Amino acid sequence: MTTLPALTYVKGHGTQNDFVILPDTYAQIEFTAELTAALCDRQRGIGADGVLRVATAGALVAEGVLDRLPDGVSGVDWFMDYRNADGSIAEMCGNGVRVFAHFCRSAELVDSDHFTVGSRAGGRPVTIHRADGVDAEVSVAMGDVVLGGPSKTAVAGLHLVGEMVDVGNPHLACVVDGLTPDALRALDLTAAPDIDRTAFPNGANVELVTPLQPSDVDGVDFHAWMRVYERGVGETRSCGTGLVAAAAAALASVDRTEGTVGLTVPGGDVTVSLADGRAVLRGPSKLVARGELLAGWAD
Ligand SMILES: N[C@@H](CCC[C@H](N)C(=O)O)C(=O)O
Repeated sequence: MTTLPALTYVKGHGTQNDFVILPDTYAQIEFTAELTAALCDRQRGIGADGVLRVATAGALVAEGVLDRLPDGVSGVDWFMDYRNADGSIAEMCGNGVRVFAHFCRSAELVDSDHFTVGSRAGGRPVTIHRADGVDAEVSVAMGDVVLGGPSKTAVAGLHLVGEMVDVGNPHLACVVDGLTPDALRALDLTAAPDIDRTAFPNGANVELVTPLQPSDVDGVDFHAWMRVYERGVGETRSCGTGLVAAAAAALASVDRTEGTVGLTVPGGDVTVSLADGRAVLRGPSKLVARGELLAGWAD
């Protein structure tokens, strides 16, 4: 690994799905899988579920990190160059977009509460409902949510059939009949789920979801609880794209394609609204710390 210069970082999370945010406007950091894994390591690095490099989309194309601008992304947009804790690259990260947008707003990289965040899955328009230097509430237009039919998995000692859901990245959302929030909490999610590699040649994030219950919150139709085992990470306390997949699969299980679902994960609460095959994810973001990675720390 080439010796890195000192770098400023910010640590943040969205419902406790946590990220190291690395501002790198001109995409000058040589971002290897080893560097990401070291940064995310909770003993030898900062510790996180993933890394969000903050660069302009144009700079990432100029530096060869991206082959081209994804749909809906322009060269001047801020691009969330997302990496999983194991160093793999994923197309999208729903919690990451909220935290990324919050960072961009609080660092004054943008001067509006409405802007587009670039991702490998395409442009993701965001709305910042409120923000200060620490806390924010952000909605993300998550784009198309495509149901792909049933697929089997063995996870947490259960043999389940879930719904394949494409939210820009791949998910298997398993709505488990009769699963209570307490029983969900008690499951052992330490081992990676077995999934059908023909259906998911690039792997998948696997969600365990309780059946929908009616919600007593104004404007919210249903409520459900979810846990997730993320591709490239392991169990995390939340996954934004997974929450969208879970809401879509849970609505489909009651023969609905539209509606607003409140969801609770170990790290907090979000809301997902589905209409016309597209989703909006709304939830919190917290910026926790700003620091400096010392030159040579990763050698
Ligand atoms: N935690 C993220 C999803 C991150 C990517 C995922 N692990 C994958 O490999 O697809 C989210 O909030 O959506």
